[in-house]
Amino acid sequence: MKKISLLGATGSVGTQTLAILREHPDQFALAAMAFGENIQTALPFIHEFKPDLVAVKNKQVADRLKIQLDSSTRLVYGIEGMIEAAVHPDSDLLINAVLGSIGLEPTLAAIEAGKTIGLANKETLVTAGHIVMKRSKKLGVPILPVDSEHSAIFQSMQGQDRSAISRIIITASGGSFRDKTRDELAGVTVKDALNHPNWSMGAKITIDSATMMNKGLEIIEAHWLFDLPYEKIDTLIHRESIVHSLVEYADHSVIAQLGCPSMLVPIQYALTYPSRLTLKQTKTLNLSEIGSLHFQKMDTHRFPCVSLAYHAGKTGGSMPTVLNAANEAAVQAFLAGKIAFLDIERYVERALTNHHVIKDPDLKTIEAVDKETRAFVKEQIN
Ligand SMILES: NC(=O)C1=CN([C@@H]2O[C@H](COP(=O)(O)OP(=O)(O)OC[C@H]3O[C@@H](n4cnc5c(N)ncnc54)[C@H](OP(=O)(O)O)[C@@H]3O)[C@@H](O)[C@H]2O)C=CC1
Ligand SMILES: CC(=O)[C@@H](O)[C@H](O)COP(=O)(O)O
Ligand SMILES: [Mn+2]
Repeated sequence: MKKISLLGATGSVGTQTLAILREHPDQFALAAMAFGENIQTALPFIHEFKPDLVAVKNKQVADRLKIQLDSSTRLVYGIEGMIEAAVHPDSDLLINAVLGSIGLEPTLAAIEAGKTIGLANKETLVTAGHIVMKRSKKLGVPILPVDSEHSAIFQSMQGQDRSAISRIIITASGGSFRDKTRDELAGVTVKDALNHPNWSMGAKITIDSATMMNKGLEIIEAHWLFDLPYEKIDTLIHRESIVHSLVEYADHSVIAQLGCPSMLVPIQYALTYPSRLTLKQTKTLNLSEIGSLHFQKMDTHRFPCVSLAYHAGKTGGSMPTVLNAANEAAVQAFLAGKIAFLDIERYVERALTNHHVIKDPDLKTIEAVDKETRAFVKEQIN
């Protein structure tokens, strides 16, 4: 029986994690969960999985939830509460599926507490990959990818000679607007942007897919997770999202992981690694029914966010923190109807240009840069 701490329990990855726990009650139990403010979604989960500890965003949410819970559930709040959930003494594994760079501190706390981490929260690695990976390596704490492409790469590396990897190829669906020209992007709506062709995900990552910033974040995430230079990280547009990513070796052998698009598979692999369990909730891949798969070179003119991410990643230091924070702030503004779709990349670029890079930033510096960047973007928008 593995005991799990789950951050972001009410979100897309969080609820799918709970669906896996529900399918295998003999294998998993929920020790602690954290969410933001969606009490309506969380309450049935609390009753069903009976975690010892529940963490919420702030005191107001905690007060509202408290009157609906019995005294057997401990209730905490704020970032300290989320950290308490991440390091719960009973838990063997943390699934970090919270949204945004707020996931960084709980990740670091879990590493210090020696908890294996299944990481969906890619912003953590983008914003402070050097700190996270240094501590996890030093303490021997595994960080298992949950992001579908990184899970595919991880699965394609099992039993292989990692020193013989010549490159990894991260696939990209192209997102909601993949068939639109740049001119056609000028007037797109939030509703259109949220209509991803292959994946049903939270709002922020769906917008990231449409701008292709998701691939940019994933390039930086892969750099840290697999300790590969940016020159060995490629992207490829693959509209069906069946080939989840590929690894090419020195002998030109290419190993990939395939499957119908479902986050249940990478989530479960992180939960069971290195074993595998049955998964009734996913479809069998039937390639003869699909017939053909399509691949297309990444177009960085059409999708400039990929170039912005390579630039930030290769520059290093505090630059990826700026990329992430500016993107989080700009996407939030787009979702709130305050800026246009193409403004997202403009504000990110402006924030990168405005920033004087700080080498090897510590946690405090990263938190300060994150805050300043969000303020910069907000000020520019206003
Ligand atoms: N969705 C997907 O298929 C994939 C997602 N990812 C990554 O996984 C992470 C989660 O994505 P996704 O599930 O789509 O996101 P969602 O928006 O669906 O869920 C986000 C979760 O984080 C919680 N949350 C947000 N802010 C806070 C806060 N301040 N304090 C506590 N909890 C908070 C939300 O709580 P509430 O809603 O209750 O306020 C919710 O539970 C992201 O980093 C994303 O990039 C990676 C690969 C695929
Ligand atoms: C499911 C998952 O891992 C997402 O990150 C997904 O990859 C988004 O799709 P695209 O970014 O390829 O559109
Ligand atoms: Mn992904």
